[in-house]
Amino acid sequence: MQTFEQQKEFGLFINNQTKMTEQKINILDKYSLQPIAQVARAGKEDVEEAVRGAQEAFKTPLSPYERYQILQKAAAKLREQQEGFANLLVKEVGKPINESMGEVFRSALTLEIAAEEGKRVAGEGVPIEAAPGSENRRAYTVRKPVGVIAAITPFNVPLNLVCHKIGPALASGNSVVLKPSDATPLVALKLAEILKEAGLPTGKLQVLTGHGAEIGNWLLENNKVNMFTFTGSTSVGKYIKEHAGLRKVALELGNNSATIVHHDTDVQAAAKAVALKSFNNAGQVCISVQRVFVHRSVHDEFVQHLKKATESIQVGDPGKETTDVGPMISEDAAQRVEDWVAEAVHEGAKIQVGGQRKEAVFYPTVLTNVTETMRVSYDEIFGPVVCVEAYTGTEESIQKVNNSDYGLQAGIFTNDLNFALQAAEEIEVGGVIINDTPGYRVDHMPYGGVKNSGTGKEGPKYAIEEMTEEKLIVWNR
Ligand SMILES: NC(=O)c1ccc[n+]([C@@H]2O[C@H](COP(=O)([O-])OP(=O)(O)OC[C@H]3O[C@@H](n4cnc5c(N)ncnc54)[C@H](O)[C@@H]3O)[C@@H](O)[C@H]2O)c1
Ligand SMILES: O=C[C@H](O)CS(=O)(=O)O
Repeated sequence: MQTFEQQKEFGLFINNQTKMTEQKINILDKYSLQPIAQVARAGKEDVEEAVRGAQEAFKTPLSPYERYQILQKAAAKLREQQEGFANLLVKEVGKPINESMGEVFRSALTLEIAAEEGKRVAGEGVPIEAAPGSENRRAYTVRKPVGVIAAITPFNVPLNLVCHKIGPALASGNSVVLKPSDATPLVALKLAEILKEAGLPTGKLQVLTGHGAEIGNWLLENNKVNMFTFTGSTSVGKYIKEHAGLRKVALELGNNSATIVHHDTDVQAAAKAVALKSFNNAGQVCISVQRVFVHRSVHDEFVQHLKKATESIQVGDPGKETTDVGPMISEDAAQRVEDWVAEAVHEGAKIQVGGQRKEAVFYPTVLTNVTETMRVSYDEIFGPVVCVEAYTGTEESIQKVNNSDYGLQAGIFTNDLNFALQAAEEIEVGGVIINDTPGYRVDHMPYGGVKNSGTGKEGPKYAIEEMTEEKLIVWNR
């Protein structure tokens, strides 16, 4: 029997079985741009079969402890197979091997956190008797799984962000129909196999590969789907929200993450932290640092340190342990970033380092003299580009951060406690990271944005709250 790595054709994962389709999609190695596999392209009938199977599976609930055991076993298998999963991420995403190993490590953690939280899905006692006339009544709430959850995920973190959806969904008793990214579906199929090996019953998890818009619409049209949890671009998130009707929708969307660097901080350390989180995963991270607002008195010093840190970054083959930054997800994506940088330069921005492209590789780029009217600043570039702008007053820095349609996370480097807490209060985002960049995330924290960055929170404890309904029960004794 072929190993997963030896396989060249992958079917849909429906009712714990592999289902091939006539039409297929090529999956490329993102560095060599050569095909590495073909995956099935789901049709409407496949989507309907997957949703039916998920609904049937939902009718046969597992106990919380059974769900805990399955997720823990799957996490253990992820750890055992860390290298295999990481090598797949290197090929499928173009993510450097060290970063890919880190994603697999975090994915196992996410499943373990979900397993634990699945044992704590509970409502609360309600002091109903406190109401005059209700002295003889008692009340409490319980949390019930919503049912069939459609989970749609992006290309950039295709293992851990899938675990952030299927982990809490399964832990809280739901069934999941997963649609991974068209560009990076293989690692989700590999994860489904280890959940099956871990004992996940038929139909609890279905994986539909194929074109997002096609499958997305068939899922939106299917009234057996009880909830949508989407991670991806703001435009697609808005579409899903507009077409989901009254069903629950959780949205983890785009961002143009900002960082304030005040004059009283260690400017060199801040520059190194910014470089690290501006260019990891080739800047294809929703909380990648994109806008840096630096106090005018330390702007030039910061730029010099940032240039030096950026010039030391190793760019190239993601399969090499010495590589810090590999290719973007496609040559088209790298071309788009190149066009945006050229437009910014035309409008007055200055390239301090970078700006070159070779096929799907765009070199880490630092822009100065950037203004808020440039697309590289106001829109989500989702590439290895960071924009530096000076500010004078603390109020001005907060205003610049808030001058955005997005609001996922922001960072501030300062030793001024009053400024830090004022920024934490006034910056319009889902999370403020003091003395680090917005790129900070650990998998059990509440994570999610405001404005065009989405609605709802992830992190297993918080995702479970979104994936369950709280039911009130009142007893008239
Ligand atoms: N907030 C977060 O936690 C978070 C995390 C990662 C990525 N993102 C965001 O994701 C984006 C990059 O990922 P991407 O390029 O894969 O995003 P995308 O929106 O292009 O695709 C995301 C998923 O949606 C599917 N899709 C595409 N069109 C659809 C449609 N009409 N209906 C239903 N599904 C559809 C895709 O196939 C993919 O599986 C960036 O904006 C980034 O900020 C956000
Ligand atoms: O791309 C956005 C991700 O949510 C960031 S992380 O990989 O979860 O830290």
